Amino acid sequence: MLETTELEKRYKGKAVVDKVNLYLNEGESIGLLGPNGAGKSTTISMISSLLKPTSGEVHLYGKSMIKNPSDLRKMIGVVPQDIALYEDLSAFENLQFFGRLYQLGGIELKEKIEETLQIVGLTDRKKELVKTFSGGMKRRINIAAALLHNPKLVIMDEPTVGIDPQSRNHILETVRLLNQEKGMAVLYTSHYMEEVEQLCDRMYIMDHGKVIASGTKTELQQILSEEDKILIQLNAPCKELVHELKQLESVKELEEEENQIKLITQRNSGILMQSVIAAERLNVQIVDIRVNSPSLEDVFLHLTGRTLRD
Ligand SMILES: Nc1ncnc2c1ncn2[C@@H]1O[C@H](COP(=O)(O)OP(=O)(O)OP(=O)(O)O)[C@@H](O)[C@H]1O
Repeated sequence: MLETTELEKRYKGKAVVDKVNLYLNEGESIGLLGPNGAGKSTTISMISSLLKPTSGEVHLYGKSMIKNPSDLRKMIGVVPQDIALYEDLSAFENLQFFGRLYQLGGIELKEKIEETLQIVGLTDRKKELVKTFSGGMKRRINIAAALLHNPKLVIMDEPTVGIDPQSRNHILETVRLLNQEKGMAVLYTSHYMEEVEQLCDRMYIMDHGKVIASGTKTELQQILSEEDKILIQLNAPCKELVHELKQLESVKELEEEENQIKLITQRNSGILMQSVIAAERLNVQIVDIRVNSPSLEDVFLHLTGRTLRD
């Protein structure tokens, strides 16, 4: 239903979104994952026709979003990062205001407001002024506002940033409900790997304006399928052991933190045995040793050399 082709935004000649190609099928949920400044908000602003691309195209149901913005925008519900609500109006009144922007009115609007309040779990607070709400509750009202006109696709820009855990859970549950039970397509941006992993069928990993990898969780993990992630817990820090392990050809990455050594090694490299022998010789005790499959966080680290929260 949605496709971007070589989508690009440049500021002063510098590409902040660099030839991004992505697609979203009907009823699917995709995640745009990347650290701050990766270009996620700029990408979705162009997709939702709030920002004009420098070049490239966005198609929704085969029609150019750039050439037909007002027609196509009606099919999209956008939940921006910034909360834009009237503090001195109640939750219900705020939704009435947003509904009217979509030319909704009368009983139809009233029913839609009740339905969306129910979805975001704020029915019992509808008469209260928004200024009395927590940041998370305000964001939930923003989500309700984006749903009033029955969009086919909802786009959310980091909806869980800086909010209380209860609202966060509520938002994640709302996204799951909209996508899995109501069949709405979802484009979700986040720098929390676990959220995208939980909610999205596929993901696009962005860094410095470019999509550097995409696919399902399993497909992305296969990037590291030739590797093991090993965690060695010692009874005391041991610089010599760290030094020895770093020298081994099969060790691709090594991080140490107090008594712990984390390694990324070639699969079945024999490192476990080598570590045990070296530890014994250096008179340090291994109290625990674990081999894990790489996580998506590891995939990101591998691709960019940084963690998502760097
Ligand atoms: N109007 C602008 N003029 C110049 N540079 C901009 C403008 N808007 C965004 N940028 C730059 O574009 C880059 C991408 O920003 P964007 O907000 O899209 O990133 P993001 O991945 O959404 O990050 P965040 O999570 O911080 O919102 C950043 O380096 C930002 O400083």
